[in-house]
Amino acid sequence: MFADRTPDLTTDLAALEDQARAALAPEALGYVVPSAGSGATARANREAFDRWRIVPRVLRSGARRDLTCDVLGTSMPAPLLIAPMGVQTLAHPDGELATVRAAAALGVPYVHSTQAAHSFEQIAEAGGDAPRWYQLYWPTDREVCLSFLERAKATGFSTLVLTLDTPMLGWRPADLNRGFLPFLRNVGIANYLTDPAFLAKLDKPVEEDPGAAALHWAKMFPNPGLSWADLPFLREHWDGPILLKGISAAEDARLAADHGMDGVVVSNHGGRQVDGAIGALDALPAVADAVGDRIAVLFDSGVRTGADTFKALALGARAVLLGRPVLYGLALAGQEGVDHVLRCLLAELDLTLALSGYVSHRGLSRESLACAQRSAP
Ligand SMILES: Cc1cc2nc3c(=O)[nH]c(=O)nc-3n(C[C@H](O)[C@H](O)[C@H](O)COP(=O)(O)O)c2cc1C
Ligand SMILES: CCCCC(=O)C(=O)O
Repeated sequence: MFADRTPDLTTDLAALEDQARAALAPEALGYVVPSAGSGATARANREAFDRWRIVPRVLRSGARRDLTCDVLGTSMPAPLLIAPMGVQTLAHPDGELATVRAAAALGVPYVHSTQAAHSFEQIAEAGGDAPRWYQLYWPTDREVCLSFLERAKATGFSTLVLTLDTPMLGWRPADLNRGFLPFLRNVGIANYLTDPAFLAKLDKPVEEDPGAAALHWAKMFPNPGLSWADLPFLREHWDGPILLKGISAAEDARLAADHGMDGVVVSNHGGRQVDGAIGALDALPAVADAVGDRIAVLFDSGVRTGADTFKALALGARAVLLGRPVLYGLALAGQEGVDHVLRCLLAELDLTLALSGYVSHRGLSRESLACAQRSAP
């Protein structure tokens, strides 16, 4: 499955998915690539990018460009982060370790998923001093939640991303048909299996009864009871910036700002949760209008190219999170593959800015784009 080879990776990141399909085992393929239900949301994500077109400008002295930026106190070489994605060992045995190493080498912030196949401590060791954020899936057990926050702080994660579009898993036919859920095999619950508060609740050591550990995780992962009233608890126990991820409605973004959050990530989880949801890029302008001057607005879902990144930034995102393409690079060539994906995206973004007449993403606005009409069916 993970042949020892250095494949010729395409520089067309949108086409990388096709290359990666061949490198992924069937179960991994069924988990990573597909979306919820009929796939309507994932299609809407891509259609929204196709509808917006860049309007290039000329003769604007663009010889020197600067993509660097600061988002909520984190410096980055470009407005780009790696989206939190769990269970990365499904793509490659090195999993998140390869991803964080590639990210660290370039200074691109890595966002560590609660559902990672490697623990906070392993990621901190592999990632060194490079910027790292932590994505929280808030478990129903508050002791375990607090323990996660403490470990994230102790291991150098600066910023918290609370994901809210996954109070339980969406209807994902590719997984349901295969009956495959990695977590029930204790894959993707490394943060739990190394957590003292979690381990203390098990009747037997994990080695003696791994199934019981997985079931215990399964009891505390779905947390549909969370509400806005719970946010002060998080604010009280996390000193750094907090962003809410999985926001599509402008009103939710306003509520996030009203509740003292530092930012939102406009995202529909890459179409993996609600089938038939609004395309993420279609949701972005209203959110940016509602709160863009109060809190940081970040974006993910459907970003595949430098031009896509340009469009999201022009529509009000302060930075963009890259999702599946990272896993495709990882599946094809481990750390080298992730490095390839990040470098391609950064280079293509720089080139798109240059060719469109911008020296920095800071000059982008809605004027940089035009909305193309849908062609008649
Ligand atoms: C395999 C996989 C695992 C994911 N795991 C998480 C996760 O643990 N936490 C989270 O907040 N989002 C998770 N996501 C969603 C991503 O953070 C991001 O929102 C999404 O991948 C963006 O869409 P894109 O892949 O189409 O670019 C996951 C996505 C994939 C593909
Ligand atoms: C239990 C959460 C699973 C990780 C995730 O967010 C995803 O598969 O989309």
